Amino acid sequence: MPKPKRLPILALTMFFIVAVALALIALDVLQAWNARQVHWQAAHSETNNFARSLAQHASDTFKEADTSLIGIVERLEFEGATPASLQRIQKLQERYTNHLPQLHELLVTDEKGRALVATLPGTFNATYDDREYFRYHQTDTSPKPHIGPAIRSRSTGTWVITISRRYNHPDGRFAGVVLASLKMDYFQQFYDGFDIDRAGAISLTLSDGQILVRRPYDEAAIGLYLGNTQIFKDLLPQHPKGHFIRVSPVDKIERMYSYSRVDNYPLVIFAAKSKQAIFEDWLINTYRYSAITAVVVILLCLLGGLLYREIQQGVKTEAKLLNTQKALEVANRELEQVALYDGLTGLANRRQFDIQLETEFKRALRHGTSLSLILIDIDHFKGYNDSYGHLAGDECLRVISQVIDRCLQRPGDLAARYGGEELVVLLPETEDVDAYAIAEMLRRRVADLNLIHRATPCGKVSISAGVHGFVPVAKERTPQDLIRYADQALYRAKASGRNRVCLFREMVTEEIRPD
Ligand SMILES: Nc1nc2c(ncn2[C@@H]2O[C@H](COP(=O)(O)OP(=O)(O)OP(=O)(O)O)[C@@H](O)[C@H]2O)c(=O)[nH]1
Repeated sequence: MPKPKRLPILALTMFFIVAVALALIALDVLQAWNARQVHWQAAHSETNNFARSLAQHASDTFKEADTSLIGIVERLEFEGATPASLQRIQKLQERYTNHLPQLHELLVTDEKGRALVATLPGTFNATYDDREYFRYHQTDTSPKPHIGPAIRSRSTGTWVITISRRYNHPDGRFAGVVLASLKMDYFQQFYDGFDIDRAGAISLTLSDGQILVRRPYDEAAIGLYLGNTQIFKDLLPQHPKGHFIRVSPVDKIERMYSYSRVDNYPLVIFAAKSKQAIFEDWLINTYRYSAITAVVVILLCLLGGLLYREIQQGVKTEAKLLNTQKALEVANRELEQVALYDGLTGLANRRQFDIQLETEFKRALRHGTSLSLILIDIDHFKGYNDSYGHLAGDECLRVISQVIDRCLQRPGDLAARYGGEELVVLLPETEDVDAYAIAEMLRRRVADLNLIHRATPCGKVSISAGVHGFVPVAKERTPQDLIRYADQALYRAKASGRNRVCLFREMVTEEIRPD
């Protein structure tokens, strides 16, 4: 019986479980990676939008203040700094400061830096010739506005950002400065109102890299110079808008920055989200999904392990069953041997012979063929036992049986132990004369063994045989007729002196004389 092919099933089961587990893990990793990309993109466009709208806000805020400066410069250059003109400008400035919430102060100085018009009380006639913006306009003849670094207001002590313009005498000489100072608080509050993450940052800097305003507020960061960083040296000169990731030199937090130059003014705005905040949600979701995947994979492995053990158990059980089946087959064969074969001679036993006789008789009846039988008896066997012992008698019986069995050529022929020292040979499809010839051959073969037998006249073991055969005719002949007439022929052979074969034919027994 072929061995059952269970091993590939076990290997396939293992392969399937491992493949499904790996696929689940791979899907989880892929999903996590995609989600990370989505978070990254979302953060990028969010900071980008922040930077754009903040740049617009900065541009509008400075433009409003600058527009008022343009008007004042126009008046001063057209009318000159006459008392009447300065009075009108004073009124105009007060209207501006009331109207524009970002304005801290509007100021006009003469060419010495003395305040001619000021909106804050106590600043009139104060001197501003030491201020950066005054010195800038003293030397720079450009009519463009100038935005200076963040400074503390002399009158209020608060942080302000200045935007200033130079105005000239009719001959083009420097006549003084018109200045608007913007409240840093205004920007600070605006930036604080943005819904950016806790560690997010917004900075408004000058184009040269000096910080003007920063969220989160840190006084130490005001005026910090970043002009020597790669962003200001390489990135900004080439790209007015963009993004980058870097660790902040101010608070050492890693962020994703989007930046944008402010239209018309030498300003740059930066909006940033911290990397930690960008990936906070993603990390939480990834941990959740990974935990679920881990549970599923563990369950799968457990179930797979159980399935594997079940199959393994099945294989073992099947192997046991196979062994049991084999043992049963062996036992059955032994039983069959015991049931159908004679233990001493190894020939078919009487039971098998009876079955076979019945079968062959019916077959001969059906086909109209002849069936013959030889009944054999060892001569003077009692004497042999008496002379040489029963064991030697057994051995003699075994040897003669083997000789007879070997002489039979055709598959249907059957040699059996009929009982005691009597043997029988059944020969299907064999005429009685042919059976006779076979019996005679058997007799000769036994004689040729030359087994010593002192108690016989010829001095060696011999056999006598009775033969009978016929073509069975329904209801006229029975299987027992074959035995009966063969026995009669045997009786005749014994009676005639043994060591011979007699054929029983048509009620006449023919006798063949021995050599
Ligand atoms: N050793 C041995 N002897 C057996 C066996 N079966 C029968 N015998 C003996 O065979 C002998 C048969 O003897 P008898 O039937 O008296 O006849 P015989 O001595 O053979 O003499 P004839 O048949 O007349 O030639 C008996 O002594 C049986 O005990 C057997 O299986 N083994």
